[in-house]
Amino acid sequence: MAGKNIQEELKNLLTLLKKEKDADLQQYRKKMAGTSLKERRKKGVCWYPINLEKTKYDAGERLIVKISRPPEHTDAHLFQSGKLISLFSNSAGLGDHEDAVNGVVNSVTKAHMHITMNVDSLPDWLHHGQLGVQLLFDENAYREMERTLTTLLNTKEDRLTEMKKILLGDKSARFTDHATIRDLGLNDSQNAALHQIHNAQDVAIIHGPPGTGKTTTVVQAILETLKSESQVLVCAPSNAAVDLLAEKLGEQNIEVLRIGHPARVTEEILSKTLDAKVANHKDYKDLKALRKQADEYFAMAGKYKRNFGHAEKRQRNQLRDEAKSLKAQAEHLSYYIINDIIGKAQVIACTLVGANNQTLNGMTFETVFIDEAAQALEPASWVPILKSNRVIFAGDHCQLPPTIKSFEAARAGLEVTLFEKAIQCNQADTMLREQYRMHEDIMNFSSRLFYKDQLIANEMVKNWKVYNEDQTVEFIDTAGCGYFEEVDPETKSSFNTEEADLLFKHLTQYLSQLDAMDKSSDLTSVGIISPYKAQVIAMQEQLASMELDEVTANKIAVNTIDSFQGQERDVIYISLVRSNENGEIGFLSDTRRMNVALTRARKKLIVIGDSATIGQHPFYEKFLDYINEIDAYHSAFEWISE
Ligand SMILES: Nc1ncnc2c1ncn2[C@@H]1O[C@H](COP(=O)(O)OP(=O)(O)OP(=O)(O)O)[C@@H](O)[C@H]1O
Repeated sequence: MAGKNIQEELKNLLTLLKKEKDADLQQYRKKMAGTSLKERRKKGVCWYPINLEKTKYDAGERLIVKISRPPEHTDAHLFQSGKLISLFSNSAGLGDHEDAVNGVVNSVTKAHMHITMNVDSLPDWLHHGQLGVQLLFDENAYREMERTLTTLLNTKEDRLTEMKKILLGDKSARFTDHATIRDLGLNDSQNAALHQIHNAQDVAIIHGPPGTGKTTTVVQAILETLKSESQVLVCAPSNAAVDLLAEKLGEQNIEVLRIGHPARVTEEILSKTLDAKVANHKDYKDLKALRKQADEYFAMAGKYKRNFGHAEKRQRNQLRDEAKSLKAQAEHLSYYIINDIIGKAQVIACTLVGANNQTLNGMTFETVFIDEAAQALEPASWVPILKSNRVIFAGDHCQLPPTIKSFEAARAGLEVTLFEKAIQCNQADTMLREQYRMHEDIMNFSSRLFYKDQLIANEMVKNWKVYNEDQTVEFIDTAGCGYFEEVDPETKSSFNTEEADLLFKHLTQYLSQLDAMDKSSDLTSVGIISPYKAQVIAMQEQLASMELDEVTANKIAVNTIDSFQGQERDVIYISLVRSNENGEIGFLSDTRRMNVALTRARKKLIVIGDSATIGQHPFYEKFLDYINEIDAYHSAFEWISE
């Protein structure tokens, strides 16, 4: 094990990270290319013109604006909650806007956007019209990751050097031998994970296949850790994952402090942010009064202008001194309030990169928990580890990997996560084995291909169905039907209209069958998934045109695989799309992504595809073997001939 060139590995990682940043910036510039606002609008990176509808202050006294775009502007856009934007005025008709203020998108719909501004009050020019918003390139995450890797490369600190060796495979992780930890609410493998975490001195890894209660286990492990440590750091790569954990910990009456921009957290978690906690602190009234008084004195001092004699000058200086002293008192009180809040928090929750937030400057933790660690870039994972003595990872490297923009960087190693490296280098992982989501026929293929056949279905779910005689898994083979894929010329994404038609024919029949049996209410949710965006859009349109009653329509969602990660539905349809004479399967060869798709269904899974095209790939060859084994094969001709 010894002798691995860790320094070279980290230097290479830093180079790959720079490549990734360049690729990201290039993609951003491509979208922004062309100075015309109309062109930018068409590319989805700008709304212009916009209307300033409302302004208000949130609980933490941050300025929020609501804007809208004209109803005829219906172009798809790339604005999302958490994105950094610039609100600008084009009154001078210039391409580059001198009058601009930045903010972060809170929430966005087709026509409206709420933005938390990075300024305290709105500049005057905002009221003169000709306003727009556009996306900005957010360099912050890259900056923090680069800084972290540089620190890691140059560190002389003993413990960090040791952690570097352990996590990258140059030294073995150590464990103590404390008595068995057992939580009566957990199953055997979950208890084994708790026990391992309890004994880990450097690293422990919870490997959580779909539906195996990873989140439940992480929450219990945090509760257990808090019995011996007064505070833990809890991180995840995305804001959504951090919020989910913060919510679950809150339900257990744990005092959680959520560090991060309020625009980036969900409504439910707002009360746990530092902004909100400061505003609710018992001493906040005093802080506000001090700040107000200081502002008033400063304003009064500024007013003494005419007949400016010696006495006035003295009075002005006195007011200024008084104002400065009040301001210093306010800062002191603010510092006290923030420290009080941090000190009382049992869990500090933030994104990986958010662990470098200045609020946490100089703080260290005994343990950091990193959830969804298999979706985190390695440089991001190191950010909170630099502040911690040991790390507990949770995730599943057999599901979605991190999103990487540079194909070259991904291939050269950026796609390998620290989670994966730590699993390979140490005997520190426990795989959760009992799953609580799927009928065992749905589970078994994934279990065989990804989890060494070790998953078991909990008694409650192993045989569940929408109705007793229902077939749990169906593969509908379109081979020989001539349902060829097409490519959207603009987006280059593939779609297959006839396959979508077949899918909806099956769904319509299934729904009427349930209706006829009076079982409609037993079906709570249906997910329709495709790896191809163009197919998703086409199917969303088809679903919208179906004129379903509201109750049924609300049960059905169509989306990409990525957006279904972490979710589950009673029934899942998967449209594989690819059908060509050369056996080209493109995106479908990403088997980890397919593992996510195949494990979203609770009670019924219907996969539609062309066996002649997909069957040439070993993964789908095995899938088709499995389909035959469980007698789940159907030909599309069964539906066509009707
Ligand atoms: N030991 C257990 N006993 C009974 N139910 C459990 C147990 N562990 C987890 N569950 C249930 O299993 C379901 C999935 O749990 P959880 O959300 O923790 O899973 P997960 O592995 O995080 O899911 P995902 O696949 O989305 O990552 C939940 O309904 C949870 O209550």
